[in-house]
Amino acid sequence: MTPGIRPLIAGNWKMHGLAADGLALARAVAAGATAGADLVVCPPATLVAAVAAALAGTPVATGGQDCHAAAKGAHTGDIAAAMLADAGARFVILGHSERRAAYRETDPTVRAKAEAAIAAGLTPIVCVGEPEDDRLLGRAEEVVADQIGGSLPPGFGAAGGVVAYEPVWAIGTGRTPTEADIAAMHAMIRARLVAAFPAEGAGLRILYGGSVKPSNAAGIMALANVDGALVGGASLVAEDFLAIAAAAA
Ligand SMILES: O=C[C@H](O)COP(=O)(O)O
Repeated sequence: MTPGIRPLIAGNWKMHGLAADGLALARAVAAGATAGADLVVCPPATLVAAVAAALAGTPVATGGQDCHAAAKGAHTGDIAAAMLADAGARFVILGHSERRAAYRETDPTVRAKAEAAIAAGLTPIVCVGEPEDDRLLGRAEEVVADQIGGSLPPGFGAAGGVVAYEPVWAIGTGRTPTEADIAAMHAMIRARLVAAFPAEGAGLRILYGGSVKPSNAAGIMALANVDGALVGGASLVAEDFLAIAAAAA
């Protein structure tokens, strides 16, 4: 943890959830929310409005999983940041490695999306992380530093933007970096944030993501510059998500 920073635990439901189970999950998270951490759930786009409505008046926020860089236009199938905000979202995940891989999202694309999110009043959660090859070749920090440099717009600091470090090879695999490797990467990210955003960088939240579960959360959350988690699979089970939040609180 970083002294003075309130942790954020974000659940990325990915492409999981129909209305009945999604709303039940959101309500279960809200019912067990701990006071010591901020919580956000990011359902599929079809459920953002309903989940946001169900969570109104609770401490749990709602987020989207992506937005378009344009405010509006002929972009079939896409969603503008203002539409997410209009549906009740307060956060949006951007540049997730699954989107970088499947839709060839580049750092400039992610940066433009983050600008759009900030303009719409959303807090961007910008994902970075190295593929396994780069980790094995000793290039992990270089790759992530480049992503940080290319993906964060000038207004990111003032908007209270969030960075999520997710090593690609740790997502959904049950594997995680060593705690020393996580701490080293987060220290590098912190230094880059402070350099890029001198007024706010020391206070921005840096999340770890990739196979976070109740059994490893406490150790990861205790590391310096780890200010919460971006949780995939374990966010689909309310008691697991809440146990991770409790570990961070
Ligand atoms: O956005 C969340 C990450 O991709 C982590 O997913 P996971 O917790 O299932 O490994």
